[in-house]
Amino acid sequence: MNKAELQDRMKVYFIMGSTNCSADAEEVLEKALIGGATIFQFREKGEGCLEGNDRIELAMALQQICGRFNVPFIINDDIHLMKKLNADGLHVGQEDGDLKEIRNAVPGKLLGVSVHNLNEAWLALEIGADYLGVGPVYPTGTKTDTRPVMGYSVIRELRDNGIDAPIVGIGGINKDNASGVVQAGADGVAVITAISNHLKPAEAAGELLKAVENAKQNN
Ligand SMILES: Nc1nc(C(F)(F)F)ncc1COP(=O)(O)OP(=O)(O)O
Ligand SMILES: [Mg+2]
Repeated sequence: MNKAELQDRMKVYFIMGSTNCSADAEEVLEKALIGGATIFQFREKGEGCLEGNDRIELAMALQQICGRFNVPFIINDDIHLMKKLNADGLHVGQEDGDLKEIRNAVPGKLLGVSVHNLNEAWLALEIGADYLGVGPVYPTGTKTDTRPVMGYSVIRELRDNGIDAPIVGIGGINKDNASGVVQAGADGVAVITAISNHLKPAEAAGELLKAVENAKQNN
């Protein structure tokens, strides 16, 4: 996938695990993809998350749904699970291991890295990250161990310093505040709750896509 295609895939980056939705995870994902989510990350993490075979089986079921929609299926943190499922890519943060080693361990796969400042961004791109997750842009209840809320400042700073890699903003984003993230320079928005906890996940995904595409047109 070339950079332009990947930037396009960043528009509505849905992230979910079984603990993020009250409804059936497979149904929620199917509806999110019907509604227009452009890429999916399996993030089975935190209190009460699935483990062992249950976790693998859910990952496989969600991977199969992504396959039907031809949407990239990304695994969060777990390089072994990514390899086991031959997923499309892996997303890691600053504390998930040595980035260069991880890059070398997943040749030809999409590698996303969470970054929180310009230095982390340069280092991630230097080792070969394909896209950057920047945040938390707004306060979020989903991830308890986040770095300080940063608003648009770091996204803006990366673009002002000539970083033109695919960037997705993350953290507390919804249809009402998504446009500001794109206007600050992100190629799209990553969300969990705004879709996973919505009564109509397809509608939620569609509204986010519309907000992102409108903001891109006005950029
Ligand atoms: N999971 C993520 N996905 C993205 C993406 F770019 F894909 F939107 N950006 C940032 C994160 C956060 O990644 P990390 O800092 O390792 O925390 P956790 O493993 O708890 O998610
Ligand atoms: Mg992580």
